[in-house]
Amino acid sequence: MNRDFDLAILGAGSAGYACALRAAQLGLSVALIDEGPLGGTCLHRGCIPTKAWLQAAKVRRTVAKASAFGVDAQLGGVEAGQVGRYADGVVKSLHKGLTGLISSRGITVIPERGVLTADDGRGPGIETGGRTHRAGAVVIATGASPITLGLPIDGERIMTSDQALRITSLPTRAVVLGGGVIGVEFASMWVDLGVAVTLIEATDRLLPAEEPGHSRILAKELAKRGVDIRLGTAVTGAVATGDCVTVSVEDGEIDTDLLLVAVGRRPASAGIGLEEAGIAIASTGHVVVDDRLQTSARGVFAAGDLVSGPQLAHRGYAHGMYLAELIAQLQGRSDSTPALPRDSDIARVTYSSPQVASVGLTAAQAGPDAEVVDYHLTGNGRAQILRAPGERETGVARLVRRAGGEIVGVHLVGEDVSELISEGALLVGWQATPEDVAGIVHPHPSLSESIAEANWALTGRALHMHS
Ligand SMILES: Cc1cc2nc3c(=O)[nH]c(=O)nc-3n(C[C@H](O)[C@H](O)[C@H](O)COP(=O)(O)OP(=O)(O)OC[C@H]3O[C@@H](n4cnc5c(N)ncnc54)[C@H](O)[C@@H]3O)c2cc1C
Ligand SMILES: NC(=O)c1ccc[n+]([C@@H]2O[C@H](COP(=O)([O-])OP(=O)(O)OC[C@H]3O[C@@H](n4cnc5c(N)ncnc54)[C@H](O)[C@@H]3O)[C@@H](O)[C@H]2O)c1
Repeated sequence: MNRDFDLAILGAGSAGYACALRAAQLGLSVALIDEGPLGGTCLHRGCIPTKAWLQAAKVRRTVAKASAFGVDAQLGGVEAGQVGRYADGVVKSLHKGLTGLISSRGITVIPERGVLTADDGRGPGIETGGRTHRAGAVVIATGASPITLGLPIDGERIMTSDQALRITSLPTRAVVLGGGVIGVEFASMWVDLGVAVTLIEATDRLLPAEEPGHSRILAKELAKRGVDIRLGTAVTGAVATGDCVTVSVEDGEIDTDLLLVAVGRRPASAGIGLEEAGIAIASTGHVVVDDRLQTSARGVFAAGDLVSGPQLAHRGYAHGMYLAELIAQLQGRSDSTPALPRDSDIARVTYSSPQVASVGLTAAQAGPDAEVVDYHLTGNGRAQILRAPGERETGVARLVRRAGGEIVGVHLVGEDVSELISEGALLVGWQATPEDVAGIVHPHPSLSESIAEANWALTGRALHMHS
């Protein structure tokens, strides 16, 4: 068959570039097509810059409470331009590393906008600038973009996270619309940088997908630092006039300097030739795929945020690597059959202060017979050391197991708990029982002991816990 590449990938974000790297490792010739910089949303407009801004916020929060630790420090202002330069520096360094890696694996990068072209008998293809690149298989990984609810985004006063990461001076007041992951991370970051934040969420709690008790702890801690949280409130409109934005909610108006719209992200499936190629798309914009991520067109696969499920970079990596291995197998380059990780085994983290991290089923999802244990980190030495004298909340580690069976959920809230959730992913992914792992010794003093303590409690051997 006359084709240009074994594999052509549209979109070089987490899913697309991971697919390219793994496919090249397996000996496939690969074209990686992106109109933007390699790395996509996560590297340039998502995970990495937000976490750098959150680190700057943590530095300021730490300095603000330095005297409680006996350290004399003066809290000054925040130079947003400098925070932005620090974040850009991290992005630039990772981008350079990624570009080098892609090049060293012999991947052909095509820096253009592309659209899918149907299989004409020579395999499916991607067209860029009037040229069609035919391939044995095509992976579509064009990601997602912010939902705006028809609000007049001007990038100056009314903005999405894309522009909010590029501001060079902090507003005095900000309204954050949406109490999901992006809204909570920005509210936490901005309040710690000295902004007066109002956080508006339509449902009755922040992070509606997480354990309700953990949402409450998060809301209490944000409120203590000054975030004005309005739950059960929907925004109906917003108008920017001069220096002010007027945000309309059901029962009145809020005047602010900046409105961040963070109400979800819609898959970028329109205008890239999918309908023309007969590929089924759900009303949500997600590309319909089977259990091997194949679309309704033979040889065309989809990955990452385009596919219904949690919109996470590490899920994109997992999709990309899986597809590279599957396509290598289908093309006779590999004997092993890859396994696609289940969405329920993928850990999620909200990097606010406190952090919320979880994997698997909540107690409610696990059903009435599930056994649930909450270990309060007040009994954990490391958590006590991290909190300043006078602060009360240390966090909670919740484990959920099927009655007498395996662990199906791990849910954490507290300072720095993101670093613990990979152990949760191991427990849930390997379907471990608390008895299987009760003998694993955790270092002291570490936050990780909270997971060991919760495991011991489930096996009737609670140590630092009142039972
Ligand atoms: C503010 C923010 C913070 C986030 N933080 C985290 C986090 O901490 N952890 C986490 O796991 N996830 C986080 N995410 C989510 C994460 O960024 C996404 O899940 C991830 O980037 C999805 O990867 P993807 O490959 O599916 O799509 P993307 O990374 O969006 O990549 C899609 C690529 O396709 C390209 N493209 C689209 N259409 C075309 C076309 N027609 N032609 C050529 N190229 C095209 C785009 O230029 C882009 O580079 C965050 C997202 C945001 C917005
Ligand atoms: N740390 C991370 O892993 C991370 C960080 C940022 C983003 N992300 C990914 O990006 C995706 C998008 O994030 P997001 O926060 O925009 O979406 P989200 O779906 O997590 O949250 C959106 C929130 O907005 C609320 N909402 C919707 N319409 C509203 C209205 N009119 N008024 C008030 N509230 C309204 C919803 O109830 C929901 O709680 C997430 O699904 C997440 O997977 C991940």
